[in-house]
Amino acid sequence: MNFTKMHGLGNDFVIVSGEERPPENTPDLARRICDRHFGVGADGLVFILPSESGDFAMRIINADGSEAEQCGNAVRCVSKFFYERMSRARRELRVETGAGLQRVWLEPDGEKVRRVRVDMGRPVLEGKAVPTTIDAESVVAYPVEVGERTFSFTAVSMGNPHAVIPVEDAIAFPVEFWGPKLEVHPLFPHQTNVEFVSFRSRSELDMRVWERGVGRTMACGSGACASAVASALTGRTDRRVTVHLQGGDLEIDWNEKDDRVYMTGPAETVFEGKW
Ligand SMILES: N[C@H](CCC[C@H](N)C(=O)O)C(=O)O
Repeated sequence: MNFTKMHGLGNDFVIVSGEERPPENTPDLARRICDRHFGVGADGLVFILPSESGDFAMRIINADGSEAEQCGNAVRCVSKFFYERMSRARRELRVETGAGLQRVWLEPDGEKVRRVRVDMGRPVLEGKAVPTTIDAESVVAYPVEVGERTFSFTAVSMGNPHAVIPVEDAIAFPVEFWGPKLEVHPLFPHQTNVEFVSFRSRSELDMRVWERGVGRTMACGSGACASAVASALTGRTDRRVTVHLQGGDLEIDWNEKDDRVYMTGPAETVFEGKW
């Protein structure tokens, strides 16, 4: 199986195209190929597949073999791949994902695409729809107890679930200690991605992430979108922010007019391989 290794701000993926559908043993294949010692090493395995409704479809399998509904950094990578390899025709694409059909705008720099803008859709805030076990129109600054600590979280779905937690200093926060406990907290029936945020100003925030089914990653696109929405909802930032991630920056705009979240950031190709 031929693959292309790509990343968005260090959130890295093994990209496979040309298959009609993922192989039967996809969860096991994802675990083996994503293993950073015995396999290629990646946060996820991503398939580019035929689509009836869009230019192509994307499916993302986490490193633990679970499938995610959405993956912002991967959408930028596969759109770059598709434009450069399969159709230089149009700079606007439509990608079918588990979160619906997403519009993508490529920003070529000569032959190569360096930056990509993605319409990540409308955030879902209704408690049971994220999902959480909380029956409320929205879950904003809600207490969650983990061991002897109580955190305040805001629940946002971008197609996949996120719990966004403000802390004193996200950069120094012990993500590996608290992240796994929150990921599987009973409040989240489908588990959750966990984002820890701190604020530089009303237009800049730092975010560090513990991803569902993966663990600590260098960046999370859907998580950056969820963090921007939660930070605006709690009055800490405006709706247009720069999110500083461990792997670099994403520009997020939770648009006032259409309520959709637009994410702009880089996508890079690292190497080609054969599995
Ligand atoms: N890294 C991805 C998110 C993957 C989410 C996955 N861990 C899940 O189970 O939702 C992103 O850039 O949006």
